[in-house]
Parts: sequence; structure tokens; C-alpha cells
Amino acid sequence: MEKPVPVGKVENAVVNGSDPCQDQEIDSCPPQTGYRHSIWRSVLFYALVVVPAGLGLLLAYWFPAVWLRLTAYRCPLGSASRVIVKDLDGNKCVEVVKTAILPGHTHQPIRIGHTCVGLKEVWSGGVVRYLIHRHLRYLYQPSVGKFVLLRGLDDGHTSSALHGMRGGLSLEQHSKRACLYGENSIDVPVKPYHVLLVEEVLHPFYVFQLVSVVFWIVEQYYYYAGAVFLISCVSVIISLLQTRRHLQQIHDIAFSSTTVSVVREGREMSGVSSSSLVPGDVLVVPPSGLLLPCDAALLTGQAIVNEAMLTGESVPVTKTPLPPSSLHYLPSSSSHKRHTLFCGTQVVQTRFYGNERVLAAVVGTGFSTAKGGMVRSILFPRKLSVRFYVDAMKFVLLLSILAGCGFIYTLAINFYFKFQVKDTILRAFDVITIAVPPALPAALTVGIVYALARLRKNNIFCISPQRVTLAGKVKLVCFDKTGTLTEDSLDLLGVQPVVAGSFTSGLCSARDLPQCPLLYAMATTHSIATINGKLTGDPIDLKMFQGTGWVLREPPPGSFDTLTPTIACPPKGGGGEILGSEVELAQLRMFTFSSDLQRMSVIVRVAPTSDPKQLHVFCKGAPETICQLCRPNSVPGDFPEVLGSLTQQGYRVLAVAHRPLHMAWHKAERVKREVVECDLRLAGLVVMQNRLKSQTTPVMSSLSHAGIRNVMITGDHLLTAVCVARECGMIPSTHSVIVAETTPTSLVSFRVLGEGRSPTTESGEEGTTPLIIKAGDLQPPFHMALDGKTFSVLRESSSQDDYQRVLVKGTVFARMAPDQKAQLVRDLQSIGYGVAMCGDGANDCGALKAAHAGISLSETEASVASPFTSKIPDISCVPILLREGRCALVTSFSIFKFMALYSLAEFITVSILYSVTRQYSIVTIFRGKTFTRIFWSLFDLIHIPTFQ
Ligand SMILES: Nc1ncnc2c1ncn2[C@@H]1O[C@H](COP(=O)(O)OP(=O)(O)OP(=O)(O)O)[C@@H](O)[C@H]1O
Repeated sequence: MEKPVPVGKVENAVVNGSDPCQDQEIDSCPPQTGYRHSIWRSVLFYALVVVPAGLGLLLAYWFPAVWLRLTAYRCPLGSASRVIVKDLDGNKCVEVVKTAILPGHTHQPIRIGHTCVGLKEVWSGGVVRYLIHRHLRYLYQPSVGKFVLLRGLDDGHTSSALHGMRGGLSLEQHSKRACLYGENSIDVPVKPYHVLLVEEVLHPFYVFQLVSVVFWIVEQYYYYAGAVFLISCVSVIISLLQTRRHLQQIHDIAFSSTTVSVVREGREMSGVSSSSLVPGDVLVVPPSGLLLPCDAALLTGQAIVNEAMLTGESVPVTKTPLPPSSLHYLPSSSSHKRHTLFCGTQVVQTRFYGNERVLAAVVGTGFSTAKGGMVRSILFPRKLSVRFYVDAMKFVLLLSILAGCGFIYTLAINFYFKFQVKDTILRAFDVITIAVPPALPAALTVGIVYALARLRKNNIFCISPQRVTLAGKVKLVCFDKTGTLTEDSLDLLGVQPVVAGSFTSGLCSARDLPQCPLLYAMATTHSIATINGKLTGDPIDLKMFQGTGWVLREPPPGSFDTLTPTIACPPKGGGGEILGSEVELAQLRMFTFSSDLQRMSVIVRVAPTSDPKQLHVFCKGAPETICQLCRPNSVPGDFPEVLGSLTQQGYRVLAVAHRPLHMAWHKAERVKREVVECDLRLAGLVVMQNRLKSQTTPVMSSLSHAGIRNVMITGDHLLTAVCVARECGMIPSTHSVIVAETTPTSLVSFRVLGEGRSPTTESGEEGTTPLIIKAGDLQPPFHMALDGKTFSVLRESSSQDDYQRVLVKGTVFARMAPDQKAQLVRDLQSIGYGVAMCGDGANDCGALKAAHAGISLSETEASVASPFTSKIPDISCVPILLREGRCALVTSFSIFKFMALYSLAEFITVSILYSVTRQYSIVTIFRGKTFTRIFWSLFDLIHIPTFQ
């Protein structure tokens, strides 16, 4: 029996960085108007088209919505053959309504979102009506009377329901869904050159240019017409090559096709084309890995995945099976992301128990996947408003109005002087070609074309060319810290264990630790794995584990035992013994690291043991977070001071905690994270050193010299971040730092870092709200530093003015969650900054997308993580990009100024000459000689700047 097919409804998603699925705003049910074809209206329309020599066809091509209104009549959506769909920017697209006949019996009810309606109601006779808008399918839903976005299994299915699908679809179910969902592929067509040429030439400006050239030839301006024609051809060819290269680049990134094994009819079928996958299919992930062709929820086993395609970060991420629950499954939610295999990412290894297969339920296909969303956001970007372009268009409008006046004026003057009708008309039209410079679009894009080529030479790749000019407007650059300003690799400086409720004095080496929870936690609380014979994983985890000197014993693929999955043990003769045998720590369950939670945990069995139910929980993460999960009496009284003194020196500090867990293994397999991560005992601190990259300080100083503000947005501790900011020159040594922090007594309080006092107000009182901190309050100038918690409080509870003042003075934003990073970028934009963001990690994705110019430092060129990807692994790419952006913008602006003046001067002189002379030839001479002189003197005055 056909199970209900979800055809869902989503709330308007907000651009959300940490969430690849919400990369593009989607309106699940955009405003729609239906139309049906009308024969008599069409006949009338085409008659009108023929009369003005095809001009109507051009207008229909430029304004399809107007064309539809003229040739069809409005009707209810249920009977429409074409629909006008309005997007979030207010643009109107005409979409054709298609029908598909579902195979098999179609009398079962069908679920639409969270409601059930009879199938007959939706599809009379098994016919389904749908339209494709921007690569997404919208299905006609009679109860709503609208076309509603067709979603995968991410709407209305509980995690338990997904587990219930392990048997796979029947063949009939599959063929019905295949008919509904279409092919599973993200295929961006690379249009052939001739199609691109036609599209390019039909651009209103080129059409205008062509008409102008014809007029000039008729008027015998052969050289001028020839020159403009030649320039236009070169411009069309450059633009064509550019568009084609861009399309090819997106196509190569987006498209992939492979064969997979799926479970259908309850049995495994291999060699199935990935394009035939539909939501509800069950994928068998092979141990050798797989480039994922869809979004899928992991049901059994574990997978180690490289998500560089989506995040730009090549660090392997461990995905664990989705726990069955009554919660609705949402692949993008922070709690379900770690159980979801995203399309376009590479599974490098799988782990499974005994003979069990690694199964994943397909939840989204094609453009409805996370990767599909990102590709759509490249193909259909939200309107970017660069003031220069907006003003340029306004100016062109003004010129057009002027041209209209000139046209009427010339007609009048020529009739007055009784010139021939043919000459009069030609001259009148000529005035229009004079007033509106036809080569304008080419002029506006030439800078971008050159900038892109030079960026490519510098190993900076761009998937969104219109962002180049935005980079030229950047006034503030946000930097991620770890891996961007500082090296990826860390040095383990030492550990500070807690013994009997107090810290030991000073740091010691992890290798000198006795058998204790801190050592065990360091050996097991990680997600590293051996891939191609090399230990691979998060640099923090790697350094911490290697610091213990222990070894990792992983079972060979296929022999993954339920009770001893991955074992950490001391090296041979390393001395670690309990109950007379060598100690072995078996990692039974892992709660993976998440930037939002700032921690990770494992459930471990310490062997040998006399009680098989005696398990242990080890947890590591940001010290403040871990401290909150610990029993208060296990946290030393001088915890803040010890942490403060370490972070003030710029060290990266992690806290480690543990607790015994008396629980049978099968229960531990299902236990919830919140149940395990509580009532912990602090075991100690792990201290790492993170060095600055050699390029960081010089780049920082060159940006400051260029008047660009630098801001750090990091997930790390505030004091560590401030120390790094000082070290790299982001905060000069002579400037003060005011730390804003939330306190239980006041909303937000302020203190001057290093002095402990609060900044005084103009009236001499100590300040408690940003409102009373004035720029001149402290001498020399000050910078503000705050953490994510304070950021949220200020954002939500303080006045607009106060918050904006913090935005203007804030230099270090620490302990920021991925969503907060993106929010901060948007807020900085809202107060008028052109913002660039440079980052390297998954937690920066949202901010990279939100910024005017997001630059991802990534080894991979083919990533949809951000508009710009730099293979240069340091921030030296930032000034290169900003310089190219400025060059492109300045070039466009200067050419625009030149062309506008050229047109205006010519228009005015010709108009004056028409009114003072009857001799048309004099006008021609003036256009040829005098005007050229004026024009070159103006050209001299303007100085077209060089690119650099
Ligand atoms: N693998 C890990 N296991 C446990 N805790 C971690 C791990 N990695 C980072 N943390 C903790 O979580 C915090 C937040 O990490 P996150 O990755 O969001 O930012 P970050 O790496 O510190 O800084 P940045 O945002 O500059 O890259 C870190 O400061 C650290 O305390």
C-alpha cells in the first residue's frame, strides 16, 4: 500500500548560516496568479506584433508577465495552464503548469504537509498538476487552491517513522514517487554558445545598440558605427565566454551521478542509478565510501564524512545514527544535522556492527537537498543593491527622458526648417542614440571580467561574479580566529588536573599523568579515525590524543564489534594496568562535537572491570560550558582565576569532566545526551597553544592603513580572542579594551580589561550601559569585547542606539555560535557597513553567505560554501579581493562618468546646432571635429584610472 506522501509546507526560511538547507530563502507557497490561453487575444497580440516589425515579440521576451496578460485570460489556479509566480524580491516569472499521470492505483489518501486529503481530490484520474519554479516542484493542492512546494521526508515525519522505513519502498511506491519528484540530479544546463549569444544580443541595451548602429550607417557615420559595432562584438564575446565559464563551473560543482545500492521490496539492489533515488528510498552506504547523491538520514552504523563541498572545511565529521523518537525530523536542525548525510559530501569511511549494513533513508533529492539549495542561491541570488548601479540606472532613466524631449524637439525644429520627412525622422531618432550611451552595459561589466581573471591567477575562485563590485564597497572585515588568523595545527602545552577538588600547581605533561579520569578522557573523547593508514580528525582532538602517547586500535572494516568499537590503550610497556591487566578503553557511544553546544562526550567502558554495567562518561569542551554541567563541589574555587590567567596568555583551553554511569550497554545505546551530560565532575584543563599565521599581522596592518575596520568573530574564549587580537595588531597595544558582560545583578556591565574598573561616564559615574559610554570616554581610543551571551542580551534587551554603539565599537566577539556569527554580519550591514567575512570552518558558513563578500579559506576549489574560495591558506587573499573589487567598481564608475558626459555634451551641442543652423552638414562637422575636441578634453579631465 502506498504510504502517505508528504507534500509539505515550510515557513519562510531565513538565510541561516549554520544550516545548509536554509541557504536560500524559500517561499513554500509564493503569490500566484493563474492564466488560460485565449485564442482571440493571441491573434490580436500577434497582429500587433507583426505591424511594428516584431517589436512586440521583443517586448514579450523582456516582459513575459505582461505578454501573458495580453494573450491569456485570468482564471482559477486549478484550471490554469500558465502561472505568474512572484518571488521574494517581487520579480514575476511565468511558469508552465505540467501534468503527470501516476502509475498504479491512485485511490489511497495522500498526505499534504501535516494534513491528509483524498487522492482523488488532488489528482482526478491519477493526474497530478505541478509547476517547476527555480528548479523546485510545486504541486497543486485543491484544498488550499494553490501550488505548494513539494518537500521530501523532512516535513511531518518523526525519527521513529524514518526507522520504520528500513525495509525500503515497493517498486510501485518507487515508480509513483519517481513520477512525483522527478529525477534526482542537480543539473545546471550549460547552454550552447548560440543560445547564449541570442540571449545576450536580446538584452535591451544590445538591441538598442544594434538599432543605433543601423541609424548611424543610414546617416553615413560609417567609422563611428563600425567602431561601436566592433566594441560591442568584443564585449558580447567576452561576456559570452564569461557566462559560459560560470555556467560550466557551477555545472561541474553541482552535477554528479553514480550507482548506488538501495533496499527496495525488502532486499538490497545494487547498481541502481543515483538519478532514480526518491525520498523514502533506503540507501546502503558501502564501507569504501560514497559521494552522496542525496540528503539522507543515517539509520544504522556510523559514517565519517568530508563536508568540504558544503562547508569548505576538510576536517572529517563523524555522523551517528538517528535515534528513534517522536520528534519531527528536520535535517537542518542542530540536533539532527549530525545524523544527516548531506548531498555532495563524501563518506570516507563507515563503521557498522557485525554484519549489519550502514543504512540511510533518503529524505531529499535534487534541488531540494542542502547542496541543491546552495546551487539555487548561486543561480538565483537575492537582489544585491549596489548604490552605484542603482544610481546608474536612475541616471540612464533620466537620459532616456532627456532623449524623449530631444526627439520631440528635433522633430519640431526640423519641421520648422522644413527638412525632408525622411531626414527629420532619422535625425530625431539619432538624438535618442546620442543621449543614451548604448555601450553602457559593456562598460559596467568590463571591470568585473578583468577582476575575475586576476583573482583566478591569485588562486581566488568566484562563483558569484556580481559580488566582485560589492567587495569594492567593503569597509569592515570580519575574521574567524582559529584556522584563519591562527594556524590550524595546535601545540599541546600541558594539562592542569584537578585533584581532590583543587587544581595542581602549574601545568604538567599529559604523558606524566597517572591513570586518572583526565588521562582517560584525553584518550577517548575524540572522533579521530584512521583513514588511509593515517590518524585523521579535528586538530584539537588529534593533538590531545597524541599528547597522551596512547594508541588507537580500530577493528578492521566489517568486524566492528558491538561492545568494543574503538579501543584506546597505552603503548606496549606503557605501564597502564588495572586488576593485573593492561587497561583498555572502549568507546561505546559518541555524542559528536557541535559548535552550538561547544562540547562533545563519549560513553566508555574501562576494561578490565568486574562490573559489566559500569560505564563512564567523558566530556570535553569550552570551560564555561563544562563548568555549568559539573557538580559545584567538583569545581575548584579558583577556577575563574586559573582559566583567566591561561586565556589571557592567548592559550586555547578545554575543560574535561567525567562521571560514572551505571547502565547496561543496550540502554546506553539509546540514552539521551542531556541525561548523560549532567552531574559531571571536573577532571582538569587541557591547554593548547595556537600560533598566528605569518601573514596575519602584515595583512591586518595593511587593512588598517586602508581605513578598513577589522573585527574578530570567534567561538573561542573572550580573553584568548582579545590576546590574539592584540598580538596580530587588530587592537593596537596603546588602545584599551572594554569588556561587556552579563551579570546576575545588572543587564550588562562594563569593565576596562586589565584595570578592573568600569569606564566612567561624562558625568564621572561608572557606566553600566553602553548608552553612557562615549567614544571620548577613554584616552587613548577603546575597543569593545563581548561574548555571545552578552551579544544576545544587548541585541534583544537594549535600545537600538545602544546596540548600534556596541556594533560600532566592538572589535572582538567571542563565544559566538554559528547563527550569531551570521546575525552579527547582517546587523553590521544594517548600519551601513559593506562587510566582508573571512573564515575556514563549518561554523562560519552562515556568516560567509550573509556577508557582501564571503571568502572561505579552503583547499577545495569546488565548494559552494561561499561566493569566494581562496586556496591561499591565509588572510592575504582579503586585500587582494578588496583591491580587485575596488578596481572593478572604480573602473565601472569612471567609464560611466565618461560615457554620461560624452552623451550629454554631444546631445547639448547637437541640439543647439539644430536650432541655430539650417545646414545639416555643419552639425555633422561639429559632431566629427569640434565635438571630438570637447570630448577628448573632458576625457583628459576625467582620467580613466588604471586598475591598480
Ligand atoms: N573537538 C572539540 N571537542 C570539544 N570541544 C571543542 C572542540 N573544538 C572546539 N571546542 C570548544 O568549543 C568552542 C567553540 O568551538 P568553535 O569550533 O565554534 O570555535 P573555535 O574553533 O573556538 O573558534 P573559531 O570560531 O575562531 O574557529 C571552542 O572554543 C572550544 O572551547
